[in-house]
Amino acid sequence: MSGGEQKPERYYVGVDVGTGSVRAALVDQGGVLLAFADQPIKKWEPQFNHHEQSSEDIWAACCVVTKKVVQGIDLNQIRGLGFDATCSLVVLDKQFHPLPVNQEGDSHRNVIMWLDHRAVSQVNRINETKHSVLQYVGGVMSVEMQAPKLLWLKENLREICWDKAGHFFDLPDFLSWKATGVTARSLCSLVCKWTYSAEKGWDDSFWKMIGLEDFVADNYSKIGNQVLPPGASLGNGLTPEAARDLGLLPGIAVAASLIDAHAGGLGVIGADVRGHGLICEGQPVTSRLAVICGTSSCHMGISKDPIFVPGVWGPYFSAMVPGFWLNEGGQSVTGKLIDHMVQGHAAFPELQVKATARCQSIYAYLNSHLDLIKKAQPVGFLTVDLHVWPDFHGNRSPLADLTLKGMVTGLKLSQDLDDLAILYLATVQAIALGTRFIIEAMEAAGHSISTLFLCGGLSKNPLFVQMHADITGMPVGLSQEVESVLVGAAVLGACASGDFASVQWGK
Ligand SMILES: Nc1ncnc2c1ncn2[C@@H]1O[C@H](COP(=O)(O)OP(=O)(O)O)[C@@H](O)[C@H]1O
Ligand SMILES: O=C(CO)[C@H](O)[C@H](O)COP(=O)(O)O
Repeated sequence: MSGGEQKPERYYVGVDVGTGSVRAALVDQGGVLLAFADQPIKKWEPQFNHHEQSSEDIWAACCVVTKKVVQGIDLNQIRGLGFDATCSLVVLDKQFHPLPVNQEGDSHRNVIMWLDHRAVSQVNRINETKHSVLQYVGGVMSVEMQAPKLLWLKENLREICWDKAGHFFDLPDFLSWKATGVTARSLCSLVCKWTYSAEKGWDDSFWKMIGLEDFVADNYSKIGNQVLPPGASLGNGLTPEAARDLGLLPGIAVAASLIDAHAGGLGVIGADVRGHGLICEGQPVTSRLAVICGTSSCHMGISKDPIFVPGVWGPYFSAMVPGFWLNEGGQSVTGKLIDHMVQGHAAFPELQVKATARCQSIYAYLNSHLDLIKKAQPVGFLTVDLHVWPDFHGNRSPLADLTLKGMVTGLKLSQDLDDLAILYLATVQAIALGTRFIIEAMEAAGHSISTLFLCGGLSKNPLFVQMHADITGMPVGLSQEVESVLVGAAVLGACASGDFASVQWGK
């Protein structure tokens, strides 16, 4: 840095834990991403619909990526650290050691992943109670939320897990605890996935009614009785042990975390759109819908007053943008569905060979192949006879029906690369139609949406983005910074450091 009067640059680290990988970024005070690293994480599927991970493996991956992004930086200039993650359930005993979430008793696998659907019977019973907390999750609780998973553990792993458990964390809260030793939970996780109310706290009658009265009896110490807004500074910051693990200095500010979709939403929904001719320019931020699309997709819309949308979660107050109500629609698998359709096709090995030969990703290759075979017609004409119903992992929104299955109509005997490319296109179109279906439900309930903002892994796929624009009839904004979710995580660190007064950048 030149010039004696200039203040040294301040940096923030954001860590984002998705279903498939962990990413970290170094971000400067202007919100510009300066370094990025990613690392895959392990996944186990011991039975159909049982998906597990290891909190130790996830933490080790967080350490690898954080060390990479701060390489060559004066660590004294790093002011804050923020985490976001998918809402997997982490189980630890009273001494904070991992406990098994599986019949095999493998305590290394102590995380029930977000997309796990083991707790079907439990969620059906929870929904039959018609308890008033269900109003705030679109009327129907999802099998992916925490209450059914906790009940499953109590009913199925009483001795090896439930009776020994001391702490049940949402993954974002596990990460902030691991960094600081503070067990306070983020309001974002508890409100959106655990039935906590920002105004009224826990509802004893709900937990008693569903058979988890244990939490009431010990004043919710296992699931969180200290709750902080996202971005709040935790304890004394990074502990010496965590600092060593992450390659940072002890004591730097660590923020109460956010769910991944909410970090992405925060990263894009307030984008400065001046000069791009977008319809939302000069309009209230409530006319924007942030769509965070990775392994699954989340549709985040905000409003000044609470809006109840059947089959769409929320309204949640201040869970993403302070002072606004949030509704969250979602599709249970999207990126994973595209991967599943493409990788399961007979022509997949041929696709891999051809894409590698051209040094392209399989999706870049498929997109250019579709361009080739569509000839002079719009690409959509390729699928007039082939249709996909995308609910292979149930329908999260707006039907809120986990029993739904996927369908493909119009299959032929051919199994060549053209056939694979067209099936891929039909899958992308089906997902985009699912987004339209969610938007229609939100608008019918009172939202007024004019523009979509996409982020997450799938937003790097131009076909996916184009199909969303064509099928919804709305312009799609992409942030200049591709890794918007990570910017959202770094914003938390910036807020916790005290350099910014709010998670709304610039304030
Ligand atoms: N460059 C790309 N082109 C097309 N698809 C991509 C690209 N990058 C990631 N994806 C897709 O995005 C999905 C993963 O997104 P990501 O945001 O990394 O997920 P998660 O947060 O769940 O780990 C995968 O299904 C992958 O195929
Ligand atoms: O509940 C969520 C957001 O509210 C999940 O964390 C999100 O849907 C998972 O994202 P991904 O599967 O892409 O990692």
